[in-house]
Amino acid sequence: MSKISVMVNGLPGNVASTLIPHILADENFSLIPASLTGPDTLEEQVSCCGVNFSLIKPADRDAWISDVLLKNSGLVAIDYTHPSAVNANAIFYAKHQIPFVMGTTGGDREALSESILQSSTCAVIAPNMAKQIVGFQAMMAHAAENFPDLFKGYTLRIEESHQSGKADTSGTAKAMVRYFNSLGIPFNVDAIEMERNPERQENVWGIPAEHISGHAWHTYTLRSEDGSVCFQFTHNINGRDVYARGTLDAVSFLRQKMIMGCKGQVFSMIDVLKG
Ligand SMILES: NC(=O)C1=CN([C@@H]2O[C@H](COP(=O)(O)OP(=O)(O)OC[C@H]3O[C@@H](n4cnc5c(N)ncnc54)[C@H](OP(=O)(O)O)[C@@H]3O)[C@@H](O)[C@H]2O)C=CC1
Ligand SMILES: O=C(O)C1=N[C@H](C(=O)O)C[C@H](O)C1
Repeated sequence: MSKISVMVNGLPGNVASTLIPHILADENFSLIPASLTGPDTLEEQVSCCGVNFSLIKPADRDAWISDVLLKNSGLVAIDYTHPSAVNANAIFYAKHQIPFVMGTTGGDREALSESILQSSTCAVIAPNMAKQIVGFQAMMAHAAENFPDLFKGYTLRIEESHQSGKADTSGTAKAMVRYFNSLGIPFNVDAIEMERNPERQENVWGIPAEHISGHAWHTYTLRSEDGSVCFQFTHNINGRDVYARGTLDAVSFLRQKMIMGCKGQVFSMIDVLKG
């Protein structure tokens, strides 16, 4: 099968940069040496793993993309940009019929799905591409569907810690809230406790110093009314490499769906894992 052309958007950001060596090392993909970037990015180019990437600002991208699409049929976009860019980027991909993997969190998630449903393209949208976490989400989805109100009367505490530059509350934690709600616990995403203080992350949480600038630690604690029962679910990720494999699986999944003629469909990472 021919290689899948991939465009990684969000360079020179952290996750986009982490993905580059994984894509270059995988013979199933060919990488476009350009990336959609933010309006305030000063550089016009960035070098990553020996490749020079042109950085394309929002104002220039409509004029730029037609030539890319002519030369790269079957192009799939990967988006790890900024919560403020999610909806405009989705509209851009939909307008140019580019299937995309949306790893970026935040924005208006309903409008995000809507922009695909009304388009001729498809997307995989998920706040977490780490396949083992997606598997855990699938277990939670199963419990939520089959055992409604299993934890009725329990209290829930959700704590998450990420690097201080993270712009929003964890999208993964927000997605988990829905499952806990179905399991009988009224909980609002506003009650998620965020840690962004590097000093506390190292000294109170015990996050290794080398990962203070890139980590995702989550703990969900459930306690029964009388305090006699406690459940705790924890997933702690250091660095960002774990997101690469899931992202590339999502790209391959999406390419297959497009070859099969799918249009206007939104897939989750649980779909990718099952596929
Ligand atoms: N789904 C998943 O598994 C995961 C999701 N994420 C999510 O991915 C996103 C990116 O995270 P991270 O790499 O750490 O963030 P960074 O802030 O390091 O990088 C974001 C990059 O996007 C650029 N950008 C800003 N606006 C636009 C735009 N309109 N179009 C294109 N690029 C733009 C920024 O440029 P500038 O700095 O100039 O503004 C920056 O280079 C976050 O939402 C995060 O939560 C992270 C890890 C895993
Ligand atoms: O910004 C991050 O780093 C991460 N963002 C995602 C989220 O908001 O849940 C996934 C993971 O937690 C890392």
